Amino acid sequence: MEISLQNIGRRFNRDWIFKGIDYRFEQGNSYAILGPNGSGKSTLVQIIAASLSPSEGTITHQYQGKKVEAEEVFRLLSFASPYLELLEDFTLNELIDFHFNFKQFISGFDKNQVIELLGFEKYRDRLIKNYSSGMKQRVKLALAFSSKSPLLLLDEPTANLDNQGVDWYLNLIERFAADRLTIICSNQEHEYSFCKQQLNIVDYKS
Ligand SMILES: Nc1ncnc2c1ncn2[C@@H]1O[C@H](COP(=O)(O)OP(=O)(O)OP(=O)(O)O)[C@@H](O)[C@H]1O
Repeated sequence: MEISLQNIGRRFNRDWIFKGIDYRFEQGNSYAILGPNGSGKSTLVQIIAASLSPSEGTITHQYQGKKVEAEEVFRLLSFASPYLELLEDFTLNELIDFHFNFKQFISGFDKNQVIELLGFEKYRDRLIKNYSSGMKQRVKLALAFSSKSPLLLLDEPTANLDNQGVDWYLNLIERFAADRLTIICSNQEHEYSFCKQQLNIVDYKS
């Protein structure tokens, strides 16, 4: 998957959040979108996911050499964010079944392997609402990484994770991100230090 941004800007009412972003994201690479709180990282990720339009400029998505229309982009992406709510009245078992009604497993994976990846065999019948915040974040990451999608968008991937959880996340990156286009929104170095390409929103303030 390739994504091109040409002179992208976004404002809310009269306030420009960023302006003039020219950038190209390419499959097989990991990118970090950096900037302090409130700088516009999540806004840019929503534009990349085609769930929000830019106020100016053009964004183009391509997959296997073909243009992808904005309304089709969601089929090609996996997204994990601390702000994304899980369906809390489901057990883990039910949640995985539900999620994979809409997504395909990565090759060689099934429900049991997702649970094994999480190390949550003991908790598979526990309601998600009774999981801790760190456990919920692990579930979000496991669902995103084990779904077949060329585009992986991770907003603050280690939010609520302890040191062991951070190591677990870095292992997921090594195992499951290599062939994809991975974009990480962050202001914590340990979650993006492996990204060779870094886009700092602060460079695009008007
Ligand atoms: N729908 C909206 N209407 C008005 N302003 C908005 C809207 N969405 C975001 N903003 C503003 O845009 C700015 C950028 O917000 P955004 O959430 O993209 O920042 P961020 O870099 O992801 O922040 P954080 O690191 O705190 O998550 C903020 O000032 C925010 O208040």
